[in-house]
Amino acid sequence: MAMTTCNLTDKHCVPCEGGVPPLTEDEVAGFKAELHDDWTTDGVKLVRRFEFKGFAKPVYTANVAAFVGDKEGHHPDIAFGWGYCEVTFTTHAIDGLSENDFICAAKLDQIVAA
Ligand SMILES: C[C@H](O)[C@H](O)[C@H]1CNC2=NC(N)=NC(=O)C2=N1
Repeated sequence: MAMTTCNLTDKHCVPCEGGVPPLTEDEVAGFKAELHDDWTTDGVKLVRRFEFKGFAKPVYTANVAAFVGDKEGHHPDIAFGWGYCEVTFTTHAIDGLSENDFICAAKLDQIVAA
């Protein structure tokens, strides 16, 4: 039976009330490899800065990030302005990164790239 790899975009976030350890550096590296190269992480936050001409696309991107977070119940911090939109995912309940952060980032990549 062929092993199917379950991509992050096929997954959904699970409610996180804390009580689980943050992802290790190796786990972070593994998940990060599934994301667009522009994502950066300090081990606690996962950040992607989108840069565009004008203001319309930053607003659109902020709304898409907000929609993904609301649908998944796992919410980003978003900063945007003329020429940019910066999206940050972190799991506040554990003060670190969880798979939820990478699921949301992958879903955002999928929509914005479309
Ligand atoms: C129960 C539910 O999962 C929590 O309240 C959620 C809500 N959204 C969240 N969003 C983020 N980024 N981190 C959290 O820890 C978090 N917790």
